[in-house]
Amino acid sequence: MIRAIVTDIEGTTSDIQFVHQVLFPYARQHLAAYVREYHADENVAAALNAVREESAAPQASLEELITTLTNYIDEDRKSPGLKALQGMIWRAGYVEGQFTGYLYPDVLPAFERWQQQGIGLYVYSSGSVAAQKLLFGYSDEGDLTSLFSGYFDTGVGAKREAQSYRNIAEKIGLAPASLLFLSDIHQELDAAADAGWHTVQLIRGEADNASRHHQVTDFSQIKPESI
Ligand SMILES: CSCCC(=O)C(=O)COP(=O)(O)O
Ligand SMILES: [Mg+2]
Repeated sequence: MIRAIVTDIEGTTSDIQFVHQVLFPYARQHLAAYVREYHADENVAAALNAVREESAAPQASLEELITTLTNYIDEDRKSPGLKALQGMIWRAGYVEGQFTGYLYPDVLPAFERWQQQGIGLYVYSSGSVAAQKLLFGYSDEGDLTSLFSGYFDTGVGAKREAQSYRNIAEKIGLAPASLLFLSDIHQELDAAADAGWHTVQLIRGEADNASRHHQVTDFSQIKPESI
């Protein structure tokens, strides 16, 4: 019996185009000014030091870090330091109403149905927990953060590693066999399945014929009671 559902964001609850054509360009545009202005802030400094470590450049200057971070955005690198900074930069965009968090129209009705069934809802994304809360807090459909019992980012591990899903199961306090992970990326689902989770793959666009996971095209087709 499924007792909790953990969902990916990009390509699962939200269109990849929203992330790549709205969020990433906004962060890219504001990155340099943000880093120059706030580099002494404790959280910004920690993120910059994480990038220094990740890029094996412990003495990197602010300008060198800005170049590295811009390259990371362009290559869609799931860098924890970059993801932390993106979350901080996006806050202004959401608060000022420059954009709202896009959700596919089938997502909210399914979340509400599953919550009524007593199923716990969680998020696991490469985007930072702060960025996840912004997307759902300033969504097209209003503030949805109360739907979720918890959020996970790469602080628990990378999304393609089975150990990350064992860590999440332990934090949620449920057996892997009672957990369902939703994602568009079959390598993430492989890792979850290797950790003993149930999996469903969202196919929002192109087919994925290399996948071994049950596939659906939207959330209305997911019936946790039948798993
Ligand atoms: C929290 S919204 C931004 C998502 C993001 O930054 C990203 O890299 C997408 O990662 P996901 O794990 O949701 O595919
Ligand atoms: Mg995804």
